[in-house]
Amino acid sequence: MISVQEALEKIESFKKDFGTEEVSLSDALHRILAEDIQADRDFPPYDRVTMDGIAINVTSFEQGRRSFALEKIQAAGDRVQVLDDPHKCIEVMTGAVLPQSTDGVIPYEDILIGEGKAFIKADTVRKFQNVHLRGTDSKAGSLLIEKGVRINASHIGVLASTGKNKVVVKRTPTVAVCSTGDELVDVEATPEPFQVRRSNVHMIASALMTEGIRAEVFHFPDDKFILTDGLKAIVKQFDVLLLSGAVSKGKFDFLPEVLLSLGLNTVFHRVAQKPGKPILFGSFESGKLVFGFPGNPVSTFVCYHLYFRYWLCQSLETPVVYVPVRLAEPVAFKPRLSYHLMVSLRNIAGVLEAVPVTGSGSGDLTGLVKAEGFVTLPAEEDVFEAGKLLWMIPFYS
Ligand SMILES: Nc1nc2c(c(=O)[nH]1)N[C@H]1C(S)=C(S)[C@@H](COP(=O)(O)OP(=O)(O)OC[C@H]3O[C@@H](n4cnc5c(N)ncnc54)[C@H](O)[C@@H]3O)O[C@H]1N2
Ligand code: MOO
Repeated sequence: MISVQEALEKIESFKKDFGTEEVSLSDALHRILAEDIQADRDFPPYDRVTMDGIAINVTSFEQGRRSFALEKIQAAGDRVQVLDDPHKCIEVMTGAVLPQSTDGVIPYEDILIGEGKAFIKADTVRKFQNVHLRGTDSKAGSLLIEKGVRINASHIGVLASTGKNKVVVKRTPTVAVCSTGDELVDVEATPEPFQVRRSNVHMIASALMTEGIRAEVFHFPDDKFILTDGLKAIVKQFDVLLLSGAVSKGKFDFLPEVLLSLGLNTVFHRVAQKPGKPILFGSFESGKLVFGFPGNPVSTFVCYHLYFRYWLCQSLETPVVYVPVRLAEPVAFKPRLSYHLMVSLRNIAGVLEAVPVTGSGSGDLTGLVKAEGFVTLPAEEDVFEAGKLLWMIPFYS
């Protein structure tokens, strides 16, 4: 049986570049940006008024004038207007262009308006106060977002403001998520007392959506022939198969045998870890990959994050997120296995502490929602002291 580290190294050797593609802005969230984004114009693109009020020629104020006749209004979205007389003022709205021949904005709170005039109550007015000067954030042509980042909502904002309704991103693999097992029924179904609803595939398909991957979901009964035919078709269609269940030693755990008959080269089957020991990983000659996650929900979820996500991040050349944490309380684990311990986080004076979430094992799906991620306790040690520094793999990200 190989170690977690050895399994990760083997998986890494199967990383693959899937190229790039252009997607619409609305589909770009969570994808890896594959082009540098430059400012198409200055940011802001004009001297932008930042307070509702009046714009004046500040020199008039400095020369002692406090009362300014209201000449006109400059609304946001209007073409730039010109102040014709420095003894007058223009009412301006936030987001408007600063009118020509004005160089300062006084908010309504600091003026009194009556009889067509604005009287300034403020003692001082600085040049260009309440004005966001053109190009102060970024100059046209400057680099705003470097390629390689995972696109988040703020990136979407910048992409939108630079007119990118199409974005070049790294292509992601096509993924099929399959469950197996006669005890599993649809989410909508009312299970018999000896059945459970399929949850793993929905959990994994949702996790994939945070990678910008829309997977297709399949289910197979514990029937060797149906499984063989079904998987044969799926392997042709998808780059990666994520399978949940049927990889351990049960009489109906047909997956290893069926995959072998379809020509899978099994890279490893079983890793010295808990949960997730029966995991299977292999490749077809075509380069298509199979991750066979053990069916217990916590095993499937941990193995997805630890192994599939690692492979995906390597393939997309994006870093895997690990969160440094300190173990909140001592933990003992004797078996010579790496132990993936579910944890929740608490912040103690700026230090993130990982509090063990003790459920009833890898079948405890309801306990999983209390965990924010997991830490891997190395196989070589039995006792882990409180305060030990560990790296948590988060379930968000
Ligand atoms: N003799 C041995 N028995 C078992 C071993 C072993 O080494 N020797 N390993 C145990 C471990 S560890 C695990 S984990 C499980 C994994 O078994 P399988 O991958 O074959 O998974 P199944 O038997 O099909 O299912 C296990 C469990 O999970 C439930 N399940 C499966 N798929 C789903 C799904 N899509 N949604 C919800 N729940 C699912 C299933 O009903 C079972 O209760 O084997 C141990 N046994
Ligand atoms: O993978 Mo298993 O979860 O150790 O029961």
